[in-house]
Amino acid sequence: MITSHTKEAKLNRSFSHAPLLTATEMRAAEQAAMAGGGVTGLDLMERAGAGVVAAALAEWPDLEEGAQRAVVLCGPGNNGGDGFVIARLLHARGWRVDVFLLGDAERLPPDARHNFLRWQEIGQVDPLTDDALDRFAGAEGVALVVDALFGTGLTRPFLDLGAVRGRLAAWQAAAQPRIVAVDVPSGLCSDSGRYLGHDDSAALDTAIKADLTVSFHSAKPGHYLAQGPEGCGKLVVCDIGLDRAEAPTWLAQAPLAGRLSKAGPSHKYAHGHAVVLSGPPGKGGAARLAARGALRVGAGLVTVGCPLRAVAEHAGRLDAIMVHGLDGTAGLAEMLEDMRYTGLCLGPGLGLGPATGELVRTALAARRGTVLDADALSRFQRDPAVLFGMLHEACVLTPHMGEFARLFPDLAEQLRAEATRGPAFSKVDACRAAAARAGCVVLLKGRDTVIAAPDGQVAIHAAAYERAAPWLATAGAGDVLAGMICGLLARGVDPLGAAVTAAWLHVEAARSYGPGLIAEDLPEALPRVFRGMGL
Ligand SMILES: NC(=O)C1=CN([C@@H]2O[C@H](COP(=O)(O)OP(=O)(O)OC[C@H]3O[C@@H](n4cnc5c(N)ncnc54)[C@H](O)[C@@H]3O)[C@@H](O)[C@H]2O)[C@@H](O)CC1
Ligand SMILES: Nc1ncnc2c1ncn2[C@@H]1O[C@H](COP(=O)(O)OP(=O)(O)O)[C@@H](O)[C@H]1O
Ligand SMILES: [K+]
Repeated sequence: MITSHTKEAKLNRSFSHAPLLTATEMRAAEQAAMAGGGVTGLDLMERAGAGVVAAALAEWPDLEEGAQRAVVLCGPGNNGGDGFVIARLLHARGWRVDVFLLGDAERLPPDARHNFLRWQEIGQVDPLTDDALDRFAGAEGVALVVDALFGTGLTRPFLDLGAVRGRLAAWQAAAQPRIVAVDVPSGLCSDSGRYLGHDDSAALDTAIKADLTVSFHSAKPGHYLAQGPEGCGKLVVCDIGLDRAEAPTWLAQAPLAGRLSKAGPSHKYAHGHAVVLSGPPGKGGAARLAARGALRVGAGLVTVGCPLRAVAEHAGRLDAIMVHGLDGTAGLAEMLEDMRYTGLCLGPGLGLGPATGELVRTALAARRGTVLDADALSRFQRDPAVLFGMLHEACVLTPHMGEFARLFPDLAEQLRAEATRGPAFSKVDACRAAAARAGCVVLLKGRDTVIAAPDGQVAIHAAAYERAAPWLATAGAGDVLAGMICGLLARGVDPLGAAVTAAWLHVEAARSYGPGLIAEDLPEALPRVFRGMGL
């Protein structure tokens, strides 16, 4: 019996989400719409181009003033086709527009070629050569550069990117044109957020970095993963009239308040009892942080379970949180005979010794909603299969990248390897494979936190764009997150919902506190977050 699933069932499955489409899924959505007969590829390209122009003018209202000058860089595929539409629409507004093409006009796909020919009735198209770029680098009065070189069709490294980017950088310094990227900044893989052929750590030194990126129909995973947010600058998604997409990957958004409410006649046990296990004396801070997270997220009761010799330390530091001295695994097994304990958290500060492995075994045998973090994961580095054999579907693993590499070394290696082909292996691919292997929810931490369920559902929770929270990179923040997930599991939220909800609340708490945040502040910021949600 999985008790965490039986309580507060009303909380389950109530988070909102927006689908994120891979290049293949986007192509399928487009094909389906065209097969339905209601729309043609040319219609979609026209809407896409119009969407970019509208978004750029909305972003920079000063561009509405008088005739401006733009440079449009078009690539060899349909992304380039969007570029020709944009050039035509800007020209129609009275702008002076210079258009460059990378590649052979004869080989443009049909819709792009159609728009190339329409543009040729208006103005010329120069090949995108170094010379041509040099003529424009530093050109006075260019207000807007449109990057329509590559979109979702990028299949191999865009090696000339450095040259284009270098000139754009010089140009930006001289004339400060705004760069608007069509769909994605060229060179960025829309599935993974990685710049193909560029060292992940330094990609942005050599890649096109937009001020604004305008995508179509739905955002793509690469807008949120890895280098995506820096590359895109700001993200706007414009509707091009396709039916609402469904996809197995989605962007985590605000949880619905109802799932977190304590409204209605209830008592503390109706909200579950979370247990956080602690390591030896002097190592209990991480467990106390997790426990505080579990309590503030609304678990009815929270207990720190600790070695007998650590009871005095915890008792001196805790009030609302109870302390339970445990005599090893036997003590834990005896404690968990009481079915009122509905959520468990093991890992923060637990230690890497054999006792941790035994505690994990005992905890998992009790089949409660269980978060395994930090040492409870690293302990199984030598033989992850032993851990996978014990996990059950009410578990959530919360590794950071280092811990992930200990349990899933092959997947971490694939992620570390240079991305040379598009679509590139992504953090979503890695986390989805990990969840399938573990048979439970895996939350892979980072600014681009990815949460995967064994059935293939994946949520990306990105602390990026307007939700950036760089102050979360602070010691102990992960311990609080593990505790918050445990608290939600204890309350009866399903594992995927608990992980997604906690990830969102965690970043929201950091944002509401702001600069100077330390881990202790995170649980204390939750009441303000809840109040803001109308709870
Ligand atoms: N799928 C859709 O529903 C829509 C797509 N649209 C646009 O179409 C784009 C996708 O078009 P495509 O699939 O034609 O792909 P792209 O225009 O992104 O590029 C594909 C072309 O570039 C070549 N290529 C890939 N990597 C290269 C490299 N490193 N160096 C040189 N050549 C390279 C490919 O062989 C292919 O010819 C989207 O990003 C979007 O801008 C829009 O028109 C709106 C609708
Ligand atoms: N730049 C960042 N922006 C937003 N969140 C971040 C950033 N860096 C780290 N985080 C988050 O901070 C937490 C750090 O957790 P972890 O690495 O386990 O550290 P610790 O073990 O010290 O608690 C994770 O939830 C992670 O997603
Ligand atoms: K582009």
